[in-house]
Amino acid sequence: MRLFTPQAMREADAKAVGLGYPSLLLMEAAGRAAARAVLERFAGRRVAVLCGKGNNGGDGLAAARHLALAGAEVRVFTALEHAGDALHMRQALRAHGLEAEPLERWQPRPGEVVLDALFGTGLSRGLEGFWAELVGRVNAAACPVVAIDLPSGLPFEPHVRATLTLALAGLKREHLFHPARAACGEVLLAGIGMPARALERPDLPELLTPRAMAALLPGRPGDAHKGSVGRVLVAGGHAAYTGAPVLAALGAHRAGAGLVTVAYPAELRLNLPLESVRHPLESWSAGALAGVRAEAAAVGMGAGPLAHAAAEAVLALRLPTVLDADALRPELVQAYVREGVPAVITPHPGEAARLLGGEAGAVAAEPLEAARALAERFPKVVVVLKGGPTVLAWKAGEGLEFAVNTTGNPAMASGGTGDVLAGVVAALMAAGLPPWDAARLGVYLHGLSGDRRGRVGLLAHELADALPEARAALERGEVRAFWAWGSPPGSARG
Ligand SMILES: NC(=O)C1=CN([C@@H]2O[C@H](COP(=O)(O)OP(=O)(O)OC[C@H]3O[C@@H](n4cnc5c(N)ncnc54)[C@H](O)[C@@H]3O)[C@@H](O)[C@H]2O)[C@@H](O)CC1
Ligand SMILES: [K+]
Repeated sequence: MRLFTPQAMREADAKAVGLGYPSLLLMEAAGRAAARAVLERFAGRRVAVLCGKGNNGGDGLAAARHLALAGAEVRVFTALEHAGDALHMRQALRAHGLEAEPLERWQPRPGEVVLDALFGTGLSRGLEGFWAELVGRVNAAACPVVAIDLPSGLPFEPHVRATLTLALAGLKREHLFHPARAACGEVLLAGIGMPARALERPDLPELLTPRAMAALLPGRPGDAHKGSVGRVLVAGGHAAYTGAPVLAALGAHRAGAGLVTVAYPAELRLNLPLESVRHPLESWSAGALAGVRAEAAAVGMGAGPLAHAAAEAVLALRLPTVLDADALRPELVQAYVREGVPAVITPHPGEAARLLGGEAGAVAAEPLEAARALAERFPKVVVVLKGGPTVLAWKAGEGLEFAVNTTGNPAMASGGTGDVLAGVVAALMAAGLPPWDAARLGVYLHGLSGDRRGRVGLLAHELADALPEARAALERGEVRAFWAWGSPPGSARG
């Protein structure tokens, strides 16, 4: 499943029509789905449908007919200049004896649900004048708002703030990325019968789905032993940050590592899990880690000023490595590129800005572009740009792989969760997954764990402890994407 842009969705629409699929069927399916969403979530409520002049308005006109057919009390307000499919929908509505009023006449009524079909993906600039004022009135009305495709006005200001948004045919950036995501409220996806061939776009970012991620889970053979299912080396620790390597070790254990060795400066007292192997060091000199048996490593967690030496010592082992936190320095990542050692980097926007030589604010505002820039700067390194949502990119050869996570929530924004993630990804690489697969699955499981336990105040070690349960649910096929109809509230929010 891919993440669409409005332009890509228009191309899919055109492709469907090119395949002979009548566009009116898409609009009819969109209208029916919107009516269903309103009826399911707001049974028995009166509905005011606000329709714009484009195809989004046409979807609204179709929805109004289906709502009326289902017995709902509906008022329809619309722009007057319809053409094409939207005009057919207006005629169909009229054939059922329903007359639309001009939009200017709409006044909110208490308890009524507003179905926002003013604008979808067709906006080229921000709304002004009458339209901006109408959006303001929708937001000021104390009514639940269901938006068709997108809350009207997005991606610009002003825009409608919806309670529920019904994404049509595919998810678009606004349905996942801040700040637009906040305006969408809950997001559901309606397939609307678009032919699968029309939606095939390998060039667009992959959306991590439960089914695709479950298929990546490494198996656990019957004759498994602790040396055969993946051994992880965690290297880090500094007087001011003694928790970070401990949380990375915990993440690795909870993600299924057979053995976790933690290398750290000998003068530190680390409160390591009983199950971890301790490897205290007098210095991070070359050869300090000789003899450690591991298939993957995680380095940087709380290593502070010693990060460089720690990362160099780990690099000498030539293991697939997660570089996190203090190890996220351009010269270190370049060393992995130069040596051809597989690496995954896990920066937050601030660390990404440091790697790119830019501003954290710019990275956070354009995470897809920032992840792409990092992947191009560090070829063959898998980039995990943490955020809401986390974006992954990887320049393997000529092409660029791109993925967007769909799990996780703001409650996970607390100290230590990133250390847990580093350990999880390292454990999955140690279990034999290629770095790109380990990074995608690791990020997905980490977010899923947060979604299943996610309350503000959840501690990083509790998140790690919830991993086995999250993984088991994914394995059993019990996880539903946040956009799936019938998802329990709070499941796998992107
Ligand atoms: N897969 C698809 O592509 C499908 C799309 N459909 C619907 O079609 C929508 C897109 O339809 P359209 O492309 O007609 O676009 P919209 O319905 O979003 O709006 C287009 C209209 O807004 C006007 N407009 C653009 N910018 C404006 C501004 N700043 N101020 C005032 N007016 C402005 C345009 O001139 C045009 O009349 C989707 O969001 C979806 O709801 C569905 O009907 C079915 C299938
Ligand atoms: K809309």
